[in-house]
This record gives sequence, structure tokens and C-alpha cells, in this order.
Amino acid sequence: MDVDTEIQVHNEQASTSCASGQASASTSSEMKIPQAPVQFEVRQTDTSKGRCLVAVTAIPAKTVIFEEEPFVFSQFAWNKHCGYSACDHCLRPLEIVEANISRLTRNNNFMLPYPESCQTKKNQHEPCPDCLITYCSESCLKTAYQEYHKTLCPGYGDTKHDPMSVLENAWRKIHYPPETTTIFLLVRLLARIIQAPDKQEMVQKILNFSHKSVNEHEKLSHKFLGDQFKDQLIELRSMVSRVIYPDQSPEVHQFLTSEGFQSLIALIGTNAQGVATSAFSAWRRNVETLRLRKKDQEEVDELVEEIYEDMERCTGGEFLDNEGVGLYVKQSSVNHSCDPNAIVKFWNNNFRLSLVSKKNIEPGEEICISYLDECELHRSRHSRQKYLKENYLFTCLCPKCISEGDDPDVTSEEEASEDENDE
Ligand SMILES: C[S@@+](CC[C@H](N)C(=O)[O-])C[C@H]1O[C@@H](n2cnc3c(N)ncnc32)[C@H](O)[C@@H]1O
Repeated sequence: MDVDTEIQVHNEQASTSCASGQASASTSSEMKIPQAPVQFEVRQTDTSKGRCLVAVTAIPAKTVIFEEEPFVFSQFAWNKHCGYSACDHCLRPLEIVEANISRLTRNNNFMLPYPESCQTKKNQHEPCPDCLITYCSESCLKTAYQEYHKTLCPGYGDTKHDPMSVLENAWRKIHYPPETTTIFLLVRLLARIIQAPDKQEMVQKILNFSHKSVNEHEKLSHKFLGDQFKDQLIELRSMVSRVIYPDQSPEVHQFLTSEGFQSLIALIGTNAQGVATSAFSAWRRNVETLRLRKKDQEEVDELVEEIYEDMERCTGGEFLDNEGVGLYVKQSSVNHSCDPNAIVKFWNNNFRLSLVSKKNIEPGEEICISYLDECELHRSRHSRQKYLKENYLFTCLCPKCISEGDDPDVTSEEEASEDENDE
């Protein structure tokens, strides 16, 4: 563990209720597990690693370390555009499971067994009365309005020329699927400052997320946007200013200067967590809790496999879930390891995150997740370090990287063939 000087910043008893890369909607082998009370704390290291999360008590494998909702979240612009239907606040699917499958398999007559296992409750959905964006519940509608939607609601009328739609169209032209982030997270952050009763406090909460030095911002904003980033950055900044009207709140100005805008983009780039939800995945998890007879469960498993095959045939399998990205306060203090002892899960079919231990964790041990997906994690040390350096600006010196330190600096075969495909 890389903690030389330890200053306790935060000490928390995890509640007993119920970067960091992309998530996919949980699969059936990821059933929710009971949460045991555990203790952890955020500590400051005196290395460039910054803060880290450390276990205070022993944490057995498969324990929920904490659960939390994001500080700010936004779904991807392409979701809505391609007919994906999710709550505009928490990403809970708004489609019933049959509609979800029909859309992705292009088979309109789809009938599923155990329809009562579908979680979608159409009768609870609430549209914004002004712009008709839909939420899964009155509670999401109210929270969105109180936190950011009052500032961002485009209202009725000329939806083509309102500043939000102009920004959305421009963003989609810059950032094709698979999206990895969205400008709307940044817009919601700024709207949160405008709507906060204590704006300075809100700015401070944003600046508490790990952020980089000035000369590192440009590298990260380049990653965020794609190749012709310079012109796009100026264009995006001016479009965001038209959505936000910075004159409403001087606290927002600092983030709309060239430097401030890039620093916010870099902050999002290094802290954001991908989230994915799906009505079909939720249905599968619920059916598993029915404890069906072996034969019935086997029939369900076969059906599920057929449906996935159809979905892959019709869509290419790349874009099955509702997707978005959020900033999480506690999760953003968790560092990366190529041999992580914890993992992020989304068991509630919305943006609520659970951090779960993968192994037994000793008191004093750092809790780490992987910022790489499963495929990337199995690549050579050189490929892993290259990805982390490019996307998070650090050289990973986790125990696995150190133990592979004598391996030659070779690019893994998978990465080399991906690079060829990209070209
Ligand atoms: C989501 S933050 C993690 C918490 C961060 N250490 C902090 O101080 O808030 C991601 C950033 O933490 C740092 N980081 C994460 N894992 C690291 C590691 N294994 N070694 C060095 N730096 C790491 C990198 O600067 C990265 O961009």
C-alpha cells in the first residue's frame, strides 16, 4: 500500500440499507448480496496518487462496502436519439421488458414468461409539465427540478433552435457511439451551482473531486472530445454559455473561461463512472429470485440466450443498454489496481452504485477497483499502463504491474489488432 503520510479526511460507517470505466447492466450471476456494516476511510497519500480509500475493519469477500447515488449524472445523448427510453434523472428503464426486447430484436410479437418480473411501472412515470422529458417517478422529477432542471428545461416550442437542442445536435456530431462521456454532465454540474442555495459550497464540492494540473488539462480534454478538439472546445464552450447564462451566477464564470472549461472536462474525464441499465437484465435478475424448478430455469436460460443472439444479430451487440455517466463522491476516491480487491455494481437498475469487495480485505489495506474493463485487464503490462497513462495520466505501479516489471514493453495482441481495425 502506497500510503506514506496518512491524514484522515473522512470516516464512515457504511449504511445498512441498500474511473473509472464503462459499466454494463448487471448479469444474472451478479445477484445482489447482503450488506454487512464495514468501516473505511479516505486518506491522503504524500505521493502523486492523491487520496485513497482504506479499510478500517476487516472486510470479507462479497461484502457491500458502501452504496451511493451520484453527485451528478447524465444519460448519453445517443440513447434518446436512438429510441432508448430511460428516466432522465436516474436512468431507470422506462420501457417494459417486452418493448425493450422487441426494439432490439425487431420482433414486435414478443411474449415473455413471468411478465410480473418486469420492474417497469408505467403508472408511476412523470413527465416534466413544461418540456415533457420523462422521469420514472415523481421523486426523480422533483429532485431533477430542484437540482438542475429548473435552469435547463427548454420548455415547449422551438425545440430545434433552443440552446439545449443545439448543443445536443453538435455533441452528437462530435461524439458518435459508443459514447464514453457527455457534455451534459458538465452542463448539469454548472446548473447545480446556479440552483444551489450556497453556490460557493457547491463549487467547493466540485473542486473536491480529484483534478489535474493546468498543463494536463489539454491532454485530457483532447481525449474527451476526439481529434479536432481545439475548434470543438471553443464551439462547445460558447454553446454551453448559451444554455447556462453565466450572468445568473458569478460562481459559474470560472468554469466558462478557456482554462476553467478544460479543467472541468479533465475533472469529469478522470472521475466519471459509466452506468448501464436494461429492462431485460432487470427481468432476468428478478426471474432468478423466483427460485424456479431446475427444468423451468433451464428453459428461461435457453430463451435468454436466444434473445441475446437475436439482439446481437440486429444491433451488432454494441449498444444494448441505456447508458450514461456520473460523478460519485465516495467512489471517486477509489484508486485503480490491475488486481483489484473491489468492484463497482449497479444492482438497482438505476444509477445507484454499490462498491463490493472481490476478496477478503485486511484492516489498513487500500481498497482498489479496476479502471480497465475485463478485456483490457488481461492485456500486457505495457498495454495496461499505456491506456491508464493516456486516459488518467498516471503510471500504474500496482503489485501486478511491479511483478510484471521485467516483462518486455510489448503491446498485447488484442490491442494491436484493435489499433489496426481503428485505422
Ligand atoms: C477517481 S480519482 C481516484 C482518487 C484520487 N487518487 C484522488 O486523489 O481523489 C482518479 C485519479 O487518481 C489517480 N490514481 C488512481 N489510481 C492510481 C494508481 N494506481 N496510481 C497512481 N495514481 C492513481 C490518478 O491521478 C487518477 O487520474
